Amino acid sequence: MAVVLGPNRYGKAETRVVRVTRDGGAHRLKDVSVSVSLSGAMDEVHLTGDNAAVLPTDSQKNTVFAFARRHGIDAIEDFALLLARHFTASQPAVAHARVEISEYGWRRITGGHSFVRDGGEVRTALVHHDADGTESVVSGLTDLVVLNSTGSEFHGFARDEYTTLEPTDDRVLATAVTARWRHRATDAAWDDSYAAARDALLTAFAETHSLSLQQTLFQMGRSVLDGQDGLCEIRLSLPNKHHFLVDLEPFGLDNDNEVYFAADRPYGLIEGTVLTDDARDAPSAWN
Ligand SMILES: O=c1[nH]c(=O)c2[nH]c(=O)[nH]c2[nH]1
Repeated sequence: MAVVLGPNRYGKAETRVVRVTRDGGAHRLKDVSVSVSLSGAMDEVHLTGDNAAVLPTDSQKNTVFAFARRHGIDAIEDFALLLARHFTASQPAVAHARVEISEYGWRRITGGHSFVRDGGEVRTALVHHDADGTESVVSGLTDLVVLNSTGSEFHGFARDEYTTLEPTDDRVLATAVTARWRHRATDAAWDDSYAAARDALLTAFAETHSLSLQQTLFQMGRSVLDGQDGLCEIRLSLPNKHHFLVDLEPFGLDNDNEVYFAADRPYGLIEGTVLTDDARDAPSAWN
């Protein structure tokens, strides 16, 4: 009985591309995950290790970024067709290309360059009640994903022998907000309070010209507390969802803050508490 090679395919999965189109002050955002899978005359690579027919998955990823710059991304069906046709046309060994794209929707917050991701957040509540009548209420949300396509800088930071990060005066700033806020009383208008806090978080994120995510964190926390006398403390956890500008120079393309690689990990994690100066300590409320 002989052992033979069965069906096979290969490609770069989940290339995360964010394409910003800058029509003056009003930016447009396209956020996609592209998975390419090629198949065809690939027997030799499996059987003998001859890679002559293998277009590296790294090249496939580069093609996705370069096409995003060169052609833009409109309907994902069109972008997928463009890529699939390209790989079969340019690679003699490739008989079939499978391209699958997922698109993440974004909604404008305010101004021209601030967005909140569709279908996002989860509202949370945490209550403690002691038999003696002592109560606390902490409200919050998780996974409120927001992005500013400009209006964010990061420079002037400490450097050591391991520092390679380049300072920037224009970057994408994106985070998935986890926030919890403590109420002074246990009889608030909860839905109105939640809506106001969510709105304050979004507006502060959009309207803060950011010098760091830490600075944005404080502005967001302050804005929630300023808007509601009934709140005395807010705790924020903000992952810095890094968007790296893709170097397209090897392909003869410039990249004037238009095509980004959206990395999922590692990420900076910026956490902090903002409170009113009369807030009494209540560590048990957060347990
Ligand atoms: O807003 C930022 N804060 C940081 O502390 C940091 N560190 C880093 O590498 N990038 C950033 N960005």
